[in-house]
Amino acid sequence: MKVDGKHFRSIWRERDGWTVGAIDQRRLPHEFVVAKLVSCEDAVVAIRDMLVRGAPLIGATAAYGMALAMREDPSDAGLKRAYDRLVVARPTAINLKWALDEMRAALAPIDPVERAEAAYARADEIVEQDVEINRGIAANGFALIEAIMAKKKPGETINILTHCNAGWLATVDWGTATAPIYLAHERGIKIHVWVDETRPRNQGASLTAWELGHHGVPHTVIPDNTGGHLMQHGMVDLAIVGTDRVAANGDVCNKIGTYLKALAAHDNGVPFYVALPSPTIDFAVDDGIRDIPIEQRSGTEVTEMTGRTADGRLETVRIVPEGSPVANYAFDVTPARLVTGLITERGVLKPDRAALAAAFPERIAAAAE
Ligand SMILES: CSC[C@H]1O[C@H](OP(=O)(O)O)[C@H](O)[C@@H]1O
Repeated sequence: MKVDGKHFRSIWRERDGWTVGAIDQRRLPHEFVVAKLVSCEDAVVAIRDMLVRGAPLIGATAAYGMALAMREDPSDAGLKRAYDRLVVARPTAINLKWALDEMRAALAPIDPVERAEAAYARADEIVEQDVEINRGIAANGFALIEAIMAKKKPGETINILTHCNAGWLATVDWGTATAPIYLAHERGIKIHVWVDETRPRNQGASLTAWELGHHGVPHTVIPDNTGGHLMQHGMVDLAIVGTDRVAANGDVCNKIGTYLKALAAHDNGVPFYVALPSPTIDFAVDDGIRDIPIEQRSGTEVTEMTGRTADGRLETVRIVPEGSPVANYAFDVTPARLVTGLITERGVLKPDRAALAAAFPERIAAAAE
């Protein structure tokens, strides 16, 4: 999307035809730094250390990681080594494995001498497919915003709450949860976004606020614990979040804290939608709460915070007493019963197996492989 009028994507193949540019999201919102990935290992580290993050962008990065790997070693052993290194970079977003399976399916059957070129071509397709899917999510989600607008007084603002960053920075472009928001903004709908800061990595405060602000979308950053109060007082018309994996039963895995927002929404009659591209559906998982692996990240993400000092320096400070143990679960799972609907590129679906299977039969086949 736009950064002060100039269009950007989160990741791209450079003009040299083989290196990969990506916005270093660890530096936002204070610095806009572009990283250059020149090896498969660069892609592994970029995913693991969250230089790039967000389920679809993790998949796109892994796809280019496989292409970089095929330049290094296109043999069958090289293909397996690259797959095995990339697939363990982070455990929760199913888009990582989806992208790697797509790349392996394209590369395994062909002559190793053709693999590097074929890998870049397939990775480019995955990138463009993500953008097209998100345009579809935008259109289908926009219809929900229009329906809410029809019930409000003319000129009233529609207030949408989102958690973490499921914006264009979490995908290649448009985002998932933010796609309908950007489309509504571009069509002149009066919207405002409540942006959960999303402790401990603050993807909302640092990334969602940054991208909405640079695209001109009205928003307010709020502490994570504020959303329930806003919902109780009629200040949230709609909640839209992203997801890292949707189980066959419609359970939704997303950034830690999503479940609590869904409970508050359910308690206050606020529609709670989850926006996702179909690669995020995992039919291999029957019960999300029981079976989706929840990443636990370093405790320093909880004990420390990094920010800009008054004189412009970036500093990291400790906010937890030395010696206090911490726990850092990066995701939680919202049961399908708390989800109003799943906004996909093929429509807004009920969060259940039948609806998911009817809309995306190919995802069942993929899970069976
Ligand atoms: C469109 S997927 C965005 C999804 O990914 C985020 O996790 P992370 O920043 O740790 O990669 C978060 O769960 C978002 O909802």
